[in-house]
Amino acid sequence: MTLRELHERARKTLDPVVYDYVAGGAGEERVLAANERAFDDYALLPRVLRGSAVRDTAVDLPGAPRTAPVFVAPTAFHRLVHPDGELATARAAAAEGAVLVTGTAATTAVREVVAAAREAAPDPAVWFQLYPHPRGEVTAALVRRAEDAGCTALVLTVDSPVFGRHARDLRNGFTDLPPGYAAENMRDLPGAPPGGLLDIPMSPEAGWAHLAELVRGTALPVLVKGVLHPDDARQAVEHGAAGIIVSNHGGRQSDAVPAAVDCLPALVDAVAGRVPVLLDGGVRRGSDVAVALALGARAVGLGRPVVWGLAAEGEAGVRRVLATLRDEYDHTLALCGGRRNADLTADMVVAKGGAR
Ligand SMILES: Cc1cc2nc3c(=O)[nH]c(=O)nc-3n(C[C@H](O)[C@H](O)[C@H](O)COP(=O)(O)O)c2cc1C
Ligand SMILES: O=C(O)C(=O)c1ccccc1
Repeated sequence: MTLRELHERARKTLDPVVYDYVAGGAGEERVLAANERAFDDYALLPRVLRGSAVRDTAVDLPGAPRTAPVFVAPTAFHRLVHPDGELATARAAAAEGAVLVTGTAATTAVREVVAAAREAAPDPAVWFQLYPHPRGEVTAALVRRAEDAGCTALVLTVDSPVFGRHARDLRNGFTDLPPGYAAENMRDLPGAPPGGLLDIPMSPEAGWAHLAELVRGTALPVLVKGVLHPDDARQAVEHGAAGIIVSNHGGRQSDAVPAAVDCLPALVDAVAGRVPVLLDGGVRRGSDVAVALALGARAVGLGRPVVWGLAAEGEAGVRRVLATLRDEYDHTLALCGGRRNADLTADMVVAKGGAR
């Protein structure tokens, strides 16, 4: 079954309001469309007769040695689409040897998520995503929670000083989790009553000092997610980031930014090899993975496709998504005469020249 078919099955399975929440983007959904279309406009120029019988596609990421080049990007509220929720996603990612980024908006506590991953593989890599919080002690408590659970890296999302405006959700009246679901990591934090929940924070006052403080307050590597401007990538590295995730939040924040992959080369240049550069947004097939890696990404994240797999088939569906992408990428690498990811180079990516 292809990713497209899983998406179709998920669409038929899900409550239309939940489907819209996952599928939708900000504003007129121009960026949502552009992320995928940008990949359509790149072609790969293969190299031939380089001997590509034995291939190795593993990569080293912060807190994740020898992992798959495709990771699970943080997406909110997995229990809304499948009763097993994040536990299923965690088992699937671990079994497929892929990093799972769980986070602040998960409907399962991070301790349980990591425990589920450990049932499926001896040494899984689970990263914890958080937003800068206006109150430092809340961030500190979340970080301790992620560390105690066994997460191996933190991801600070910086593209959300305010919530995105999702037209579909506004139309559908979907503004919060329905009764019976909660962002479990927001429970019992400083400032909340016992057992009570804090709102997921957005912090328009956050600055680079927040990143520096986060880096100082943990032994875990900290990646910065949602960077598009090359100067911000430099700043992030200077403030201690262990990696950069090039992302426009899957077109769910600003509807006026470029497609993620179109930003990638300038950020790879700016970072100049000091830390790994990752990308998410619009990756739907193995050749998209190959294009991103050829343009200098160390790994790529999947947002919506993982949710579609989860909705359609639970743990097995997420495994299918990750295995399909890995298999397609491996096949593409072979067709490009590559044995290793590094055999894909920027000169092999050409613009098709289609007008967008
Ligand atoms: C339903 C949904 C929820 C998301 N929740 C978060 C989140 O809580 N934190 C975050 O940093 N990114 C979040 N994202 C953005 C993803 O991490 C990722 O950047 C994006 O989905 C990648 O694009 P793709 O869906 O085209 O693969 C979310 C995306 C979706 C679709
Ligand atoms: O929906 C999103 O894209 C997202 O990032 C988010 C943020 C806070 C709570 C739930 C989801």
